[in-house]
Amino acid sequence: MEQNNVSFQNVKTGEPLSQKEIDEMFMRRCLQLAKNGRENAKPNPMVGAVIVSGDGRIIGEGYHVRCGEGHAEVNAFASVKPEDEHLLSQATIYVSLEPCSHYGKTPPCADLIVRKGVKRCVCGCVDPFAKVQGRGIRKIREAGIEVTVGVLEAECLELNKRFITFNTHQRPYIILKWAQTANGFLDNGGRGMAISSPFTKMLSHKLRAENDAILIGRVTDERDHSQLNVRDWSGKDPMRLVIDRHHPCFEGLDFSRGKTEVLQQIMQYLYNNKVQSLIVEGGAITHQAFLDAGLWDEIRAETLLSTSVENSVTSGTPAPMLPHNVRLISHEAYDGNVINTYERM
Ligand SMILES: NC(=O)C1=CN([C@@H]2O[C@H](COP(=O)(O)OP(=O)(O)OC[C@H]3O[C@@H](n4cnc5c(N)ncnc54)[C@H](OP(=O)(O)O)[C@@H]3O)[C@@H](O)[C@H]2O)C=CC1
Ligand SMILES: Nc1c(N[C@@H]2O[C@H](COP(=O)(O)O)[C@@H](O)[C@H]2O)[nH]c(=O)[nH]c1=O
Ligand SMILES: [Zn+2]
Repeated sequence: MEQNNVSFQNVKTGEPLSQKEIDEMFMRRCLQLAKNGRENAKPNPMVGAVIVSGDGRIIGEGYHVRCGEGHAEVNAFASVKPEDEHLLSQATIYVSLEPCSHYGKTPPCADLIVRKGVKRCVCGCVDPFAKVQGRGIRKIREAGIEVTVGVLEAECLELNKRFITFNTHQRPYIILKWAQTANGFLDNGGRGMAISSPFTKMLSHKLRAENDAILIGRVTDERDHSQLNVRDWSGKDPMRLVIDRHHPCFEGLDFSRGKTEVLQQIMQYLYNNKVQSLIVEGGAITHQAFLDAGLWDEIRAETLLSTSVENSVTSGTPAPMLPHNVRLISHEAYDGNVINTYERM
């Protein structure tokens, strides 16, 4: 369990770090590396790996750069210098996600770890992907390598929340997003209005670029002719979906059994098409259907804090009520607008 002959100190107190603190320090480095895959690893998860010698020196590092290419562990082992190879038998490999155990586009990393013969393997979190789900950890343990799971687990899960939700719940990660006046309207007397500022509109387009699909209800589409594209940021436009019984967004969508059933069919369609994340942009009826079905992971509510707007907008489509089981995770202020982001408690 102990790193051989190694002692790290807390920079402030001078106290020696516990093994847990040492593990967290190297896992934090894995997370830093993993984030470099943000643009190109998709639809694969972002993963970072660090190899630490028995005397506490990083002798290898890597991350999953691009889908179809080497995984983090492969790149980390490849970076070990020939003169350090003999240190592997006493080394620990840290990986932010459980090493894979299956033949995908590349061979199993669990086999590579066993072959390299390290002493210990520390994983941030279990991979919920159906072909892995603990099999990588088991394979490594059965080869006699000590395995620790769950170091900085919350951070590791958060980094790949889209991939994790998709594989755990067989549906995309769902963000409900709306903008409202301070007195709680989504529009002005049923007519679409610009509630966002140019800056927060740009942030919405950034959010669109970061997610795979975007969905609105029929009334919003009819009134606003929503483009739902990424024109104020750079990146790919998300898949555009409108819930409209007269123009179903895919063949076979059955509207005969109520709103929740419609959403369940859409979730199945998105899962089948490997859509890992979805922004729901409203309107109120559409948001309410997702809330009623419990189909949401995050809510981003923007509020325009203007009394003159409040005085002039006295009727319209009421903004959805926040459900009771939310936790505020971020509060950002931009000019006269605030964006509150909530996650499920
Ligand atoms: N400020 C903001 O952030 C936003 C404001 N808006 C504003 O909101 C207003 C529209 O909102 P609202 O009136 O609530 O309407 P919606 O845009 O939510 O559309 C509702 C309609 O979509 C269809 N629909 C939605 N969900 C389902 C489901 N699960 N199953 C079956 N059908 C479904 C139904 O169509 P049908 O009736 O045919 O059955 C339903 O009546 C617009 O004025 C728009 O400008 C809209 C989005 C964001
Ligand atoms: N008015 C309003 C929003 N409205 C949402 O954005 C859609 C328009 O997208 P686009 O056609 O691409 O500009 C519109 O139909 C509705 O879903 N959103 C916001 O963040 N802030 C706003 O002030
Ligand atoms: Zn792998």
